[in-house]
Amino acid sequence: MPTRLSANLNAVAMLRNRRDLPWPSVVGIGRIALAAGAAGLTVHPRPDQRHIRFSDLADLRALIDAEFPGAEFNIEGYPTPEFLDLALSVRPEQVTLVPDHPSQPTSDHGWDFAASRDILAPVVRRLKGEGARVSIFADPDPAGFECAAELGAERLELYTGPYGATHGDPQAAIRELERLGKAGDAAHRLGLGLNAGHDLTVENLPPLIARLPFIAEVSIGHALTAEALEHGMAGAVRRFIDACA
Ligand SMILES: CC(=O)[C@@H](O)[C@H](O)COP(=O)(O)O
Ligand SMILES: NCC(=O)COP(=O)(O)O
Repeated sequence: MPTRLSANLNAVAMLRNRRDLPWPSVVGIGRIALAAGAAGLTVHPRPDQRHIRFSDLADLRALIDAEFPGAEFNIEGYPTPEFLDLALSVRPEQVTLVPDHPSQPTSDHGWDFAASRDILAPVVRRLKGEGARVSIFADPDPAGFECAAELGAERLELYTGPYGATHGDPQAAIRELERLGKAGDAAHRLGLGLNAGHDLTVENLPPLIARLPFIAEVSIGHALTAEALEHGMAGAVRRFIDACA
């Protein structure tokens, strides 16, 4: 099964929110991405709605249901009661749990599984009980993976930010890639499905897929949007699908 691309629309929403205008349309760009071959859409509705607005979720669900019934909706966020209610209100195929504080400028670490077990256990039960696949954002450190498996998560999303940060430093990239490789192998041995994301690009994605060909899904937003400014969103999606091959 080839690695699927989920188009993250956060950056499109950030551009939309610069003015009190409805363009660029998050739904319109999501439609282009799905029509170009993205397997799904990802959003990270943060509490301050700095980019994705809570109202975007129902609009994107309606798009998928009406025009792309086989596509998946992946919603990321910290599992507050408000986030869980919002996410589950649109019947997502997947929810990715991310340990972000509201003040964080972006996601920059995975869960401390042992310390967060009491937070995560009831959340995983509720999400799975309502039909969502659960993916948990994880640093590439196998120490907590057995705990993640015991929690019942179907997948881990490997945080690839440090790998993305090695651009221009090939030796560092090799080191980070091997760290990701060992972590991915460990998750695979535990029977955990594997997603990956954060600062992936058309350049750094092929070596990651070659090292971890069983990655089920990569969710990509920042570099996808940057590529879209140059190649259009359809062209950017195709470039990333080629990079996943
Ligand atoms: C969890 C993760 O690494 C990203 O998916 C996240 O969505 C990035 O959030 P921002 O787009 O707000 O930086
Ligand atoms: N989970 C990663 C994601 O959805 C997008 O991250 P990025 O490509 O915007 O860094």
